[in-house]
Amino acid sequence: MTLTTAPAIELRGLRKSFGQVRAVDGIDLTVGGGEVVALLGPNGAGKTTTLDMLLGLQPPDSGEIKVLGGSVQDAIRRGKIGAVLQEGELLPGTTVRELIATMSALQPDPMPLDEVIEHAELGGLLQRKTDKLSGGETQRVRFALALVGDPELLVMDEPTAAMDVTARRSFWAAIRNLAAAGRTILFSTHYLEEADTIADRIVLLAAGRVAADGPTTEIRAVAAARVVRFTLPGADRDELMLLPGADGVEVHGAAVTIRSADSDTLLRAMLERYRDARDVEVATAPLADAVFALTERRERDEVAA
Ligand SMILES: Nc1ncnc2c1ncn2[C@@H]1O[C@H](COP(=O)(O)OP(=O)(O)OP(=O)(O)O)[C@@H](O)[C@H]1O
Repeated sequence: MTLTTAPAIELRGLRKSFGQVRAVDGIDLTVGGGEVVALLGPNGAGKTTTLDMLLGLQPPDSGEIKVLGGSVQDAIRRGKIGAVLQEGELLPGTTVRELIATMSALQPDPMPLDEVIEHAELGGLLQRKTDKLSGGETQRVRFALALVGDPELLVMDEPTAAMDVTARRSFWAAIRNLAAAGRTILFSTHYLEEADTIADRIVLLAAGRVAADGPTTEIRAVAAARVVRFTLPGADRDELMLLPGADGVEVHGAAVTIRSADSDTLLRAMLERYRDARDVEVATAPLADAVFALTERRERDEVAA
């Protein structure tokens, strides 16, 4: 595998609407060679639409796409890009081995078949007919098909969706090995934990835009925000908002919910200040809340600028 020096992915001003829905609303993204990047976001954030456009499966309404310094069609022709998509039937009536071997024979510079089989852990499935596979097994065959061209760039849309815990673990181990050889990996997921385990960088999408983009450790700190709930008679939202570490406050009667990226500081200050607070509970905020908080913060910053 010869590595290209140009960025693996360059997206500029990418937009796509379906009727009134702005699925992708101005995405700029550069992924350097060798990076492992997670595209994280709740349902409907625009992850699949972005990846489909990147792979040339849907035309953007506007914007530019470059893959490995050229067009995606060229990268596909040269076997430089491998994709694992959520949908798409495997050729029925063939065995897994026949399918992988046939697709491999079409590649200009294929990955040796035994390597493909090892990465995708297909050893026990080679004689199986493709229409007799479970969801997780089908996903492993899709993964193998993405590897046959010995790609420099792997793009995967929720690759572990149908896999059980053991299959997920070996899948991510294979991805780590592939990344160690300098390949670039971009995958979408709903799960912060998946992004956290495998990616160097997280791009958080919300409502078709990039809500945050940075090293995994940095995004995790924000996305793994906590919610602190308690009961406080006579709670005053504006006053609670002044507590150190409070990112957002909701008050319903005496029931208070505070979102915080630094719940330790918040809790200390809150208990110090409000001696009559009770039923205190700390929980991990759902990802959707974190995305919402980041979007709110960005909008506040934009207004302030
Ligand atoms: N072909 C289509 N026709 C109409 N609306 C679409 C189409 N494809 C996507 N959308 C809409 O565009 C928005 C973004 O969808 P997209 O599938 O890209 O999100 P996603 O982040 O991949 O979501 P999920 O995590 O649920 O797969 C959603 O509101 C979706 O309903």
